[in-house]
Amino acid sequence: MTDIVLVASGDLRESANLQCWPAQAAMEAKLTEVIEGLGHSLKRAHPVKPQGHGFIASQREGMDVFASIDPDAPLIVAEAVWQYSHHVLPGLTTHKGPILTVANWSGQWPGLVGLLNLNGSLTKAGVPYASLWSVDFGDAFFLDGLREWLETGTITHDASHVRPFAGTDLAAEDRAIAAEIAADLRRNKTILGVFDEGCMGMFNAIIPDALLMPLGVFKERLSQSALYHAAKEVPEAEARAVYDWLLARGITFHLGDDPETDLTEAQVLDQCRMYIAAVRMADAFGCEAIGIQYQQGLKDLLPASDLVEGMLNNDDRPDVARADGTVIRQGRAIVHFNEVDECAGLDGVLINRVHRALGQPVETTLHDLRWGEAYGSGVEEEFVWVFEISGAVPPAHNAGGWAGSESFRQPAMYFPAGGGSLMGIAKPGEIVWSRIFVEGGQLHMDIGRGQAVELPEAETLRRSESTTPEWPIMHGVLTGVSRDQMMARHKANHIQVVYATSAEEADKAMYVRAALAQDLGITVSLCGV
Ligand SMILES: C[C@H](O)[C@@H](O)[C@@H](O)C(=O)CO
Repeated sequence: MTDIVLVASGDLRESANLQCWPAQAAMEAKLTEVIEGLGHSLKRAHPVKPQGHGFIASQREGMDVFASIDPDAPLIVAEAVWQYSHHVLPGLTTHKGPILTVANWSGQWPGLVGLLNLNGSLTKAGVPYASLWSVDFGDAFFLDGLREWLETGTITHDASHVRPFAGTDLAAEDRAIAAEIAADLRRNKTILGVFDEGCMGMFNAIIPDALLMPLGVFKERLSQSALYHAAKEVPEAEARAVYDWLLARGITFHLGDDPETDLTEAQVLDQCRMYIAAVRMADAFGCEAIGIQYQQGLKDLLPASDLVEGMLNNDDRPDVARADGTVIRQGRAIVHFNEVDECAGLDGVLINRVHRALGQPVETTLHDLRWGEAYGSGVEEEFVWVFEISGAVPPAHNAGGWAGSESFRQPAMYFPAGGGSLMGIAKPGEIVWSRIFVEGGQLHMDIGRGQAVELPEAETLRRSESTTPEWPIMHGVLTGVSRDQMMARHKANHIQVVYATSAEEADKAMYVRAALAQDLGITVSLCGV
């Protein structure tokens, strides 16, 4: 019999920890039952607190919990919710026993997203770990993996879908496009504007400056306080002009009267102010892309920045003028990397430049790998992911564009000051997906192909309601990558997606970006293609 220690990392927001605790408790009960059924024991290293949840809710608390854990014990980090990796990362960096990260395969809360963030953070930190996920912890995949972990301290997952990018799949003219962009970046250099580095404990999302410098990419460290001040300075008339533009494009705002629970016009106007301020700051500091941290710091001062982020990433967006009346980057998206995920920011810049050069749509976004299920039957069955970021996508991704987009109040447990999302159902089409990540002190890129598919309305609704209905959804099918291959390989909670106008154009855009990344010194892997 093996005595296994369990820890559970949670949100920093008490409201989320309280609301999500029942799902975590149910998962832990099931996991304990299964492990005991195999003749082992699973014991929590920290108690359920009197206020009604059993999550580690800060970095300091996590350090104290780990100080009391036998460093050689086998340890499971169990996650049914969105969690802040830095709560447990310090303890895990010095833990000597085998580490297993586990999540329940459920869309209810972003537990799978939390697991993937922790895995990406452990990978960047160079901490060995194994990982598993399961609907009910009784399936062969989970049990076989668990037995392997108990016997060897590791789990070998199938990575046969991954191959190094050899750089030979490109026509000379496409290689030249990549080379030209790489040379321009190195010569002229570019800036990622980072509004408060480090969002929600996402250690994996921070790229050390020294890794960016050889690419010609530098960070401008900006403050959300400055953004708050600049937003508050924007006169109501300017905010209203943006709001009117949005209404004229046909987006539906689901407004109500109670700011505690409803989206109000005042919240939307503040978001319009923030949009204007963000564009002006990007311009003033010469940032090619910006990322707003937003979940902590800003959430208590202003409505969520989601609507702003979706607008920024769209070529068709409201004009913003400088003091001299000239319009800033008119009709061109300003790449925004949600949650200041710098890996997504770097990728967003590469996407924007490659797709602009190829005459392909530039609108790009990250999504959470939130959940997914097989859809269809017999030979028609395929695994369809729920890609769902926590608030906004560029409206060009939504079926119906601006007119097919809706804005709902962000859930109160995460966003006390409200703010509208930029929600929609992703239009069907060919996509390139990718992820830049840090491993072994180096930059890596995984890149592959897929489709955003259309599902019947009832199935879309079921998926939306099984997750967070206020947030935008893409029904994602990944070419040549199974669910478990993706989960085992992916080193982040986020996946970057961009459309192309045909399968051929998407293939070409994928290869040009792979070549660009390789030219810049990033190790590129083709996944499933
Ligand atoms: C609102 C939540 O904290 C979400 O932001 C979270 O689940 C994520 O999106 C993580 O990428």
